[in-house]
Amino acid sequence: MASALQLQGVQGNYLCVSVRRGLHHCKPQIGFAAFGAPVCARRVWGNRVAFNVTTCKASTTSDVIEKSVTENRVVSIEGETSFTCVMKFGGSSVASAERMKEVATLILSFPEERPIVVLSAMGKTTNKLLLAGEKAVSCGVTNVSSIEELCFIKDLHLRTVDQLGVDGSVIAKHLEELEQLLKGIAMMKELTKRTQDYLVSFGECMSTRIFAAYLNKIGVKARQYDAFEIGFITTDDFTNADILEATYPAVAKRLHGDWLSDPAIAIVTGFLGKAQKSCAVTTLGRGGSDLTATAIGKALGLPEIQVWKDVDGVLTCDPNIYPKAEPVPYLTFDEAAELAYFGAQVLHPQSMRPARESDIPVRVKNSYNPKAPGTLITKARDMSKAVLTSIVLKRNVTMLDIVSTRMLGQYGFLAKVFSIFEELGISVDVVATSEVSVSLTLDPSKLWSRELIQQELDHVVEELEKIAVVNLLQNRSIISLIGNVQRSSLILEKAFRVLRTLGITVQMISQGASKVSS
Ligand SMILES: Nc1ncnc2c1ncn2[C@@H]1O[C@H](COP(=O)(O)OP(=O)(O)O)[C@@H](O)[C@H]1O
Ligand SMILES: N[C@@H](CC(=O)OP(=O)(O)O)C(=O)O
Repeated sequence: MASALQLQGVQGNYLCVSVRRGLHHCKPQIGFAAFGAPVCARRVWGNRVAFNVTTCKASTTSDVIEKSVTENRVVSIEGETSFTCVMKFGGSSVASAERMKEVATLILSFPEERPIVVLSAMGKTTNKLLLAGEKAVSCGVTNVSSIEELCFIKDLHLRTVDQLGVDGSVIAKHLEELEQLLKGIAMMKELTKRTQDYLVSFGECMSTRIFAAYLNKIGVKARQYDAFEIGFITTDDFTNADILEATYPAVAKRLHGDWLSDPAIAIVTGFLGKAQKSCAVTTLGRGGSDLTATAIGKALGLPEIQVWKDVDGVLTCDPNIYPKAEPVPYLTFDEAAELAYFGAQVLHPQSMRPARESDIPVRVKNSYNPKAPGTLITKARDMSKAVLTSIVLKRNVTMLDIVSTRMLGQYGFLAKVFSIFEELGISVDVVATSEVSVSLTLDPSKLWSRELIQQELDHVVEELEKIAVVNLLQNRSIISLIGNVQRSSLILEKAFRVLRTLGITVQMISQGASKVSS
């Protein structure tokens, strides 16, 4: 089958092309002679290659494009794009004026990059906004102005604006509206999920405005964007919305179009979207700015997605549990997704999806220690030396033992069990089955944000008891071992020896179909 080159765009002196064979992307095996070699390839990632067009014999990039077209190898020309990567900075990276200055310096220390910057809310602003909302429900309208968390948020943002020397008007309207909103909540004595999403959106809307204003102040042209205004279309699942496919072309068109007409570093709010049906502001679940970053990477087909945190990359385990945890230099998308899904706070559970779909490497770096190599997440890695990569602990897990005496030789039992969960809209985490029973765990936070309340649990048990004997076990923990499945016996042998020494009884064990975790 003939292979085809897809021009990704000209980035400065670099020409980016992707290679396809039929419908499938493949590794570039480009004879650079076609472009008037010698050409020094600069980066090869996935199915794409970028090379320095200044070293081509072709005198201009348009010559290169024309030559490619006449040789009938370019399937489509996507046009020029000048963004070279996404850089996401989490709340811990932009917690104060000082931190924002350091992040600006960090961005500028990569002069060859023209980044799209995704920011989270400053420090713990999201938590404080949620608390302020809860307090507003019962504190009475007249007491809203003195809610401790509101005062903290105002103080932090006004102080930051002041210390960075930017105009306070960039956030004045938002602070005023935030207080109005809390008064509205106090009046209604109700905080719906929809209002909650609107409430927390103030965090990202303010951090990005302050940071963009600061970059402009120091002479770096920057443009602020609210994700819900530039095409981040989501489901209407407030507090835990999913990004819809329509997002990718819309976001690419807007960011790319703006760059072409007036180049500026883009500063985008993480975590936020716009509900497809209601058009209200949504959030992507706690930690959702990681997902914003990978979605932008996919939308623009960028060579790299950088996620800057306050740790030296993805670590072997949670450093809050074991302070000697060490950075993991390489991970696959599957490993990172498992790790995040099973509770490692470091990455949003869904954030690997867009990166994996478009095969864009994700680099997890430390904004407090930029020299540390961090973690590189790619489609595949050398597993020959890998044994156990990472351990994740998830607490407060609810477990159900469902026993049917009629299961032996029966068909349809598991289907019935799972249809009950489907009807109730409850996600199941880990499953283990035997001839006569099925054990499963339920995510306490239904993918990160939604609380599985007691009433819902009682309802599940009630429904299941119609077909089986059910035993509900609460406050359990899941230990996930992310490792090389070829060595699973060795990993499990060691793990069980430790568990026995500590007198811990294992109630359930399961090896995921993705074959990277047990
Ligand atoms: N396996 C792990 N690797 C790295 N960090 C972890 C891990 N498990 C838990 N963490 C915690 O995740 C934090 C980083 O995630 P997060 O707070 O979401 O960062 P940010 O706000 O910068 O996006 C770290 O400070 C660390 O305490
Ligand atoms: N501010 C949001 C979104 C986010 O991604 O934050 P962080 O990057 O700090 O985890 C939250 O706290 O959930």
